[in-house]
Amino acid sequence: MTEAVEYDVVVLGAGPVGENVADRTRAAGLSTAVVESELIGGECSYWACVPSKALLRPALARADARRVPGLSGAVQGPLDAKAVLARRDERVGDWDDTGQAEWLDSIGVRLYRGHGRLRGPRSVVVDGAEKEHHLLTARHAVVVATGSRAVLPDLPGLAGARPWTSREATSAREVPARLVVVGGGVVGVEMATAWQALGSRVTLLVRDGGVLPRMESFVGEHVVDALREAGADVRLNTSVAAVDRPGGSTGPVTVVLGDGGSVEADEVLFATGRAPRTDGIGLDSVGLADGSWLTVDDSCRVEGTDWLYAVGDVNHRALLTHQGKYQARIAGAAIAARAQQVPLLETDRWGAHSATADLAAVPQVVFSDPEAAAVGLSLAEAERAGHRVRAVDYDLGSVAGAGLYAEGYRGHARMIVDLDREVVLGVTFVGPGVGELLHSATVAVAGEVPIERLWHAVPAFPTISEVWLRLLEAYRG
Ligand SMILES: Cc1cc2nc3c(=O)[nH]c(=O)nc-3n(C[C@H](O)[C@H](O)[C@H](O)COP(=O)(O)OP(=O)(O)OC[C@H]3O[C@@H](n4cnc5c(N)ncnc54)[C@H](O)[C@@H]3O)c2cc1C
Ligand SMILES: NC(=O)c1ccc[n+]([C@@H]2O[C@H](COP(=O)([O-])OP(=O)(O)OC[C@H]3O[C@@H](n4cnc5c(N)ncnc54)[C@H](O)[C@@H]3O)[C@@H](O)[C@H]2O)c1
Repeated sequence: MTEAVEYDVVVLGAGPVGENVADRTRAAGLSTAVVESELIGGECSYWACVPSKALLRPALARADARRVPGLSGAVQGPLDAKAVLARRDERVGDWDDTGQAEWLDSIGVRLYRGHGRLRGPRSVVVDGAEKEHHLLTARHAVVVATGSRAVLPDLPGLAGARPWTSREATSAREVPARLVVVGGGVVGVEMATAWQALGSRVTLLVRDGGVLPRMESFVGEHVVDALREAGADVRLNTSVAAVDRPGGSTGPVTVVLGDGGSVEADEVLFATGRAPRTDGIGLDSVGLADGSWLTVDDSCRVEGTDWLYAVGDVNHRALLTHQGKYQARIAGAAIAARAQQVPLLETDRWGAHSATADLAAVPQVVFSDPEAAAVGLSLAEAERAGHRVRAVDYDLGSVAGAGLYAEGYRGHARMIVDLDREVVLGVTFVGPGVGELLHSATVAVAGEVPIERLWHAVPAFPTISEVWLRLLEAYRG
């Protein structure tokens, strides 16, 4: 063990969130060390957001082009899977994080490569690759930003069947001829979309009655219809009982269904949720449960401590890169303010030290075909929270801009209005190209823009954004 080195702030995990915390605390003049056991940039850069979107972009661009007469004839052929995978590799920097390490260096953050774990309050041990160990102490804060990993269900035969998780699904070097995807959440839907477009025959097995259960139910209906039209075999209300790959790590795999049937494939992806990467990081040395999600206040400080923060996936507030990076900006500001002994932090709603948007305005785009995009509360969430609301619905296909965007455009929009305050609590869109529409809704929801002022926000003709006008007209009668 080397002699203890003291920093103002020690960050565990250099995913997008840990990087952003370090950036903020350095910008505030605090000495900062970051510990990373794999690649700087984390899951998002190498096995999640970036590679998945690189796989999906050609699928969505082709689907869009196929809906435009005069162009569709030119894009009827298959995708060039080799070229798509090569672009994916390029987008993830061939899983090399040299550039990211240089960036940390350029902002004056000290990087320790190795596994980090707490050893009592404000103390972190780094177990490095060459069996070296470093002891780091933090004057002001330790930030846990160790992210999450895929969860596999406890099913007979699964452990020996070399299943794919999101890591293999985003980094595979060949297109399996047949792919079974288990799970109708975001990963399941996006990966079913991508691999079906790349040439796999996809079977999507969904335990519940629909996909994307956290969004308004009309979203999943559009997405299932389109997946089926694209050739995927989508089976709802279908559970998996066992998995069998007789060849061990090679050869076909059989997925045994709850009703006794089975599906044979070349690979099986389990997209069945996430667990926090908080096991083996010494939480027990500070009185917390090993392997647990970490409960935090709105400044992202772990409840019951004055020095430990948990930011990003580990706090389970919103498992999204942009939301974790937002939390990083809030937590970084709170750490700096507390270090400077600012007497009163701005922890009130929408204050500089309160991640209020986590509760009221989380945006998400699902890059399925059609895209799904939502921010804020769904109708059910708003009603559960006790708001007096009205849902305003509009057929996106009736908007002039949508008709120009794609022949036979199919989509839907819903706006949830708080009837007492006359502000928008949530918006959901499903349809081709709606992902880029979402930020307008996020501004309206986070800004709590009164409906009467939104009336003056004129959407350009002929864009799909004119759906805003239609929703407002429908609301105002
Ligand atoms: C397939 C897929 C697609 C996704 N697509 C999107 C998307 O399009 N948009 C979006 O917003 N979100 C997306 N997400 C979610 C997004 O990936 C996560 O929300 C995001 O990566 C969380 O960032 P993080 O920094 O908290 O954790 P991570 O990105 O998981 O980073 C944590 C880092 O900590 C390191 N670490 C862990 N334990 C230790 C330790 N003990 N010592 C040192 N280092 C450690 C890890 O190696 C890792 O580098 C997707 C997720 C998946 C699985
Ligand atoms: N575009 C994006 O923003 C994007 C893309 C991918 C992932 N993500 C984030 O990553 C996180 C993880 O996504 P995910 O899809 O892995 O998890 P998820 O929790 O969103 O979905 C998992 C699904 O698997 C089902 N499931 C769980 N156990 C099962 C079992 N034994 N058999 C069958 N089904 C089972 C669940 O009912 C659920 O619908 C999400 O929170 C999501 O926000 C975001």
